[in-house]
Amino acid sequence: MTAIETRAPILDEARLTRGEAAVSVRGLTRSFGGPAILTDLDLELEAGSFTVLLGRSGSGKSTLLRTLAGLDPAPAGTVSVPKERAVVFQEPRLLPWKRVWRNVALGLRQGDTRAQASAALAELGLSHRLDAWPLTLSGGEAQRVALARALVRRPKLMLLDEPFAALDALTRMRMQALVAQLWQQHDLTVLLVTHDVDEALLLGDRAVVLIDGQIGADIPINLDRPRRHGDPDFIRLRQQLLATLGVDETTG
Ligand SMILES: Nc1ncnc2c1ncn2[C@@H]1O[C@H](COP(=O)(O)OP(=O)(O)OP(=O)(O)O)[C@@H](O)[C@H]1O
Repeated sequence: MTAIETRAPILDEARLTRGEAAVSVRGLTRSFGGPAILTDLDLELEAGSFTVLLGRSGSGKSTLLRTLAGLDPAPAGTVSVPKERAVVFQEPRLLPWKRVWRNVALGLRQGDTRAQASAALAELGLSHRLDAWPLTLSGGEAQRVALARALVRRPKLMLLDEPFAALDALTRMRMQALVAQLWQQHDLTVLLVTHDVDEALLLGDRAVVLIDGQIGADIPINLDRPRRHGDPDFIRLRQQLLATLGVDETTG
């Protein structure tokens, strides 16, 4: 196979059920002129799962996520993803000349788009900001608007590229809880790119680590929810993940 097929065969026809593959990547290779960033990579994500994607800076996490989003077609491999997918980036990427609800409603075609945007914003605790201008929002509020804009499309697959990285610690914790809640309530399949091992262990049920262009480690996170930092199993997995990433805790 030389050309990428971003296709959604069986996946679009029926509601995904747990256990089915929501995402299937086979033989994905991507380079930007130089050596390949992703090399013959295979990955499946189970419907309803929450996978965290880790790896050193430059290992290709965003490249993989952008490929799944359909934003960066790769020259080799096949990628099956549901058509109903949404992406949230580190920056909220709101249009400053449109009010909050219009940003959320972007791309909606049918029905009462203000009502749909309003319902999504209410879920994110932002009913009072419906008519606000993006520039008047705090960083956390803006990122919640970005989440509402993703949610309003009723995605099956939610792709999150370090969505909390620019937020302060307290806001980040609130956002993590919010995303965990959305994942459970909407039966989403989530792929979250993060540098933060604690965030990975708080949210994911599987950690996938990119090393040398491939899945270098695939670690199940079998911890009860809600997760606790002090839990011995949490600490053990933390050490395992850090070691996989080549981080020596004693030197930071
Ligand atoms: N559009 C592009 N053009 C050229 N090179 C690119 C492009 N996008 C990514 N790269 C290169 O591909 C490699 C992987 O980038 P990518 O952003 O996927 O890594 P990452 O693991 O997400 O990194 P980080 O953790 O620092 O965000 C990097 O060396 C980057 O410079």
